[in-house]
Amino acid sequence: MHIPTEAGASPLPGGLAAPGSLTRKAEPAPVKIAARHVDFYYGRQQALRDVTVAIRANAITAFIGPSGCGKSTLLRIFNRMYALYPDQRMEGEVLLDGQDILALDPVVLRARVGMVFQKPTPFPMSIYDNVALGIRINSEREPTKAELDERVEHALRQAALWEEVKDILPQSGLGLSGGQQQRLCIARTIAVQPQVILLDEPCSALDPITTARIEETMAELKQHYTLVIVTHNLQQAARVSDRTGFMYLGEMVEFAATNDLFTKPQEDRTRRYLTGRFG
Ligand SMILES: Nc1ncnc2c1ncn2[C@@H]1O[C@H](COP(=O)(O)OP(=O)(O)OP(=O)(O)O)[C@@H](O)[C@H]1O
Repeated sequence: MHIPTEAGASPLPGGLAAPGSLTRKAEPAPVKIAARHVDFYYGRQQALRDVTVAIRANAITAFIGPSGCGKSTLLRIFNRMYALYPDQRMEGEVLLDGQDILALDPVVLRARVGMVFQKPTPFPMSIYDNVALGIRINSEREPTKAELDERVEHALRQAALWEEVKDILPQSGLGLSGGQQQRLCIARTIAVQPQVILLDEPCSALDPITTARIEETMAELKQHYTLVIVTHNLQQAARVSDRTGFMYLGEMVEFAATNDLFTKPQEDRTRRYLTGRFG
């Protein structure tokens, strides 16, 4: 197996130095989430095998691989979603800013590590309340109307939706288009001030123009957040991500800078997947 580079010291596969790095050494962004030797089980079925990976801050990390290889399972580990289901079990270690996530209150963890799902899922309430609800729930005291207004606007702006909805905030979130609904869900996630945003196939239900809009939004969001995306769309991973992990049958086969993974994969399985020979 190719050693996942982001888990180690070298920024490129095979321990190669990046061009120019011998003279001008940029500090890599700190590791936001580190998974170490993670195994995962649904009942007795093993879905992840010894996965070690490091997610860098203020970057977009993509996971690709054939259906059933464990991408969504890995994503759901980062905010302990699996703990909501009695039959699901993780072994190994996941650290957020160096702290074991098992030591964190799950509510705190899920506020820090937010999630956007495949299908846009606005609540059946106004656009404003879709964003305000999480703020209210996660605030220690009831925010004032002015505070709420400001945070709702800020979240909608960051999700690149404000201009389209600022005059219709009392209308139902369900009346928005699919792409607007997905950006509303991103705003809802942002509103509780997470550090990491997990996106599980966020564009699979959207048309190409709307997908492009969400991808632009992601590129803007990475200035403020750490993003992790699961996608079936290889072009999307190549377009938006800084680092990509290729998974197969529950293993992290290869993890590298996106450009390197797509242009010079180190593993035969990665090469075959990228050239459409399986999956
Ligand atoms: N709730 C569950 N109960 C039992 N097995 C599950 C469950 N969810 C996923 N699995 C199994 O775990 C493995 C990994 O699934 P996962 O959904 O993580 O893969 P994936 O790469 O995200 O797939 P896809 O691209 O199709 O969404 C698969 O074999 C799947 O059948």
